[in-house]
Amino acid sequence: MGNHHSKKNIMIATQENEGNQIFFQHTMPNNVCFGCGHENHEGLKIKSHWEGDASVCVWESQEKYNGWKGIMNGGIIATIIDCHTMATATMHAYKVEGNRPWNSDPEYRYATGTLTVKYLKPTPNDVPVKLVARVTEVKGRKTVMTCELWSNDQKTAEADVVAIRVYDSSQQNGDNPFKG
Ligand SMILES: CCCCCCCC(=O)SCCNC(=O)CCNC(=O)[C@H](O)C(C)(C)COP(=O)(O)OP(=O)(O)OC[C@H]1O[C@@H](n2cnc3c(N)ncnc32)[C@H](O)[C@@H]1OP(=O)(O)O
Repeated sequence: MGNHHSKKNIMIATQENEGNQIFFQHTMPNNVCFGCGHENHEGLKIKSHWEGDASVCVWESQEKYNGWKGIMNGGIIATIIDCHTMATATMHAYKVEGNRPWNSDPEYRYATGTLTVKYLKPTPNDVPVKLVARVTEVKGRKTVMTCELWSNDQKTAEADVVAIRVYDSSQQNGDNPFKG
């Protein structure tokens, strides 16, 4: 990803930044993920950023993501939590290494190991939701996080998440299914 092509994409992505806000996903070229890939035009296109030690994502749903009428679908909730926390684990890894840029070497990639969601209240599907994630532990290849989902001023879900570093360009030998 640190090639000429991806640097061009990063420049394009930077132009998408709103005001001075730098969103994690806008620094991730070639990301085709359903939840967070800005190159997946059928996807949810979440955007995450740091607010101090917490990472925050504000996301506006659509009617097609209903569960019961007017209530956000639980799988969609899990998806946005999944993607927001994987992006958080990724950016946290670069942050603790001197806040080095995402496109510097080595490149790290993370995948969801465990995602446990507790649905506390129905989440209205017609107002924006806010996700707030925090890294609670980094141990070896594991990043452990909590994530809250807020609708208006009500917490409607909370999750415990474990991300695993599944790719490290400095350690890479042979094929890696997460490098595609
Ligand atoms: C920017 C982000 C963009 C994209 C975000 C997309 C997010 C996704 O949807 S990723 C797709 C969904 N997830 C997957 O496909 C993952 C499938 N699972 C796997 O590939 C493997 O089970 C994998 C890589 C997670 C772990 O396997 P492996 O590398 O062999 O782990 P292993 O060496 O046994 O364990 C390493 C550590 O992780 C822990 N661990 C392993 N698996 C898990 C797990 N599933 N949950 C929690 N912890 C785990 C182990 O306990 C160990 O911890 P410790 O060092 O403390 O003993």
